[in-house]
Amino acid sequence: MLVRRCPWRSIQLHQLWCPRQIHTREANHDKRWPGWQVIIGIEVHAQIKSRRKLFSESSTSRPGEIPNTTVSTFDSAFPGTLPTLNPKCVELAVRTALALNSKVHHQSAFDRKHYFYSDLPAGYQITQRYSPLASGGYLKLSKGDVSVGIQQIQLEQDTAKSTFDGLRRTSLIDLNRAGSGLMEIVSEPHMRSPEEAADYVRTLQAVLRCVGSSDGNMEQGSFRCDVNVSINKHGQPHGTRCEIKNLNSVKFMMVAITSEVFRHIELLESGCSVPQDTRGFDENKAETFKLRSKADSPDYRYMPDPNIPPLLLSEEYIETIRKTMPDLPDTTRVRLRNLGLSERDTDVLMAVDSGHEVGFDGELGKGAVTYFDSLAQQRDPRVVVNWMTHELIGQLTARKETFSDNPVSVEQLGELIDLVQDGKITGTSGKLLLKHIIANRSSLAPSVLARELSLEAVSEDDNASTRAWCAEAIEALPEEAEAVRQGNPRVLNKLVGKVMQLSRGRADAQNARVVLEDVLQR
Ligand SMILES: Nc1ncnc2c1ncn2[C@@H]1O[C@H](COP(=O)(O)OP(=O)(O)OP(=O)(O)O)[C@@H](O)[C@H]1O
Ligand SMILES: [Mg+2]
Ligand SMILES: [Mg+2]
Repeated sequence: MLVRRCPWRSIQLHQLWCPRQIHTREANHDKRWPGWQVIIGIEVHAQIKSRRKLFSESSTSRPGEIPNTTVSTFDSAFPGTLPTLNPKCVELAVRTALALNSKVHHQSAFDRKHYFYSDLPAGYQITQRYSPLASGGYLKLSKGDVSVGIQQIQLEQDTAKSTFDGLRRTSLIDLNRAGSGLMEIVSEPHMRSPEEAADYVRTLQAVLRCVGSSDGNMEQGSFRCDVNVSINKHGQPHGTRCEIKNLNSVKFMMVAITSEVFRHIELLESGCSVPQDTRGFDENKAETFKLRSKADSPDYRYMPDPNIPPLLLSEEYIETIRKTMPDLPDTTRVRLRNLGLSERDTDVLMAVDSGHEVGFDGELGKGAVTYFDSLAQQRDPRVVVNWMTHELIGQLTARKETFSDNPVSVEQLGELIDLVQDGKITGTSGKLLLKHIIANRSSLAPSVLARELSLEAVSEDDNASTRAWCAEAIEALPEEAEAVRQGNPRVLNKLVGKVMQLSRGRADAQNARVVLEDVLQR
């Protein structure tokens, strides 16, 4: 299959490769629009998480960076400057392609796409529309048995940012983003509902984060979606697509698709046809609006970039990257379930993992799953996940912190779990200790801290302390003590709680219960 034939290229640059027929679902009938089939294809522009830009030595900028401070002469289109391709961007795009089961081409090439806008200093964007880095492939969605085909994955430059200052009636240009590396990931029109489109975006985000190629953050603009929507009657050919540009959240994307479907239905049912538009989305009105029609679409005057040679990737290079690929979310999920983790715990761990900050240039291994794996190597996985999801993540969430902020090292939590498991501190003391480490950003070993904070458990044979706390508890709660004496055992829990409070968690609850029963039933 020739991916795209470019008018100016006489030779066929793509390998002949036919993806298997992926989309084999039965036509599904959606109650929201009976009789109609909805077709959705998504173009994703994902910022490549590299320290440097695509064709220059300049650093990529971070959110909040002072405008126009991370700009090379090349990225500001200074005459006479030349591009040098950043190999890290290539590597991360290849990782992405392999994760999406795409065919990475041994030869790809760069084109210039011309248009004039203030955020494009050179007057053209360097892209790979006609001879992309990879083509074909698929992404298996998390729900149902659906795979969405991938058309192609291409490298391209990001633009600068322009903002309009209404008060001064001036446009402000920030070139920090100009020339950063993007991957355009173009899907086949295989999605059939707003929910499937959302699933595709979320699954793709998780895959990009997992292989370390992008933050995949829609709100911050490192993952931008153009969504193509068309409708047709079941069994009829596909309708005319409209493209909705620059959607910046999954929720808004679903609303935009839904409103677009109803707009098409209204047009077709009133006997009109759907014109092929490029549209924007008004979040307040929850509807799309026309930006331009197909007829007005610019002639991009594509031409090969004369300053960049074809990108040649050997089979060995591709294989080397394949060997360093991490497990993808699908595989990880199965592995975690096989370790005996519940579906809920697996979901929590993976959600937290996919939300962690991606390192630059493909640095891997800082997420919740890697953290869990290091701990579970020598411990019961279910005990570890319990401490991670209920205590560590729970306490971080209560402090409005994310897993990326986690100050507790693997060694610290490991020792803490061992101390509790070995009965050296009680579970309650363990939780207190964890709270202390998080709040004070302490790097001390839990055993040292337990001593410093007098949290070491009172051993079973050190019954004197427990007996003293029990006596104190009975004195503090005379009515409850009397109730137990009268044969109401349920009230005993309250007394045990009091002992735990008085001992600041150091007493062993089981031991305290035995002592209390003994004292009260005498
Ligand atoms: N009938 C259709 N209904 C919905 N989506 C469609 C339909 N036909 C094609 N698509 C989708 O439209 C998208 C086309 O993207 P592509 O990048 O190839 O071209 P483009 O939108 O014309 O160009 P540009 O990159 O300049 O926006 C693909 O995701 C494809 O799956
Ligand atoms: Mg496109
Ligand atoms: Mg498009």
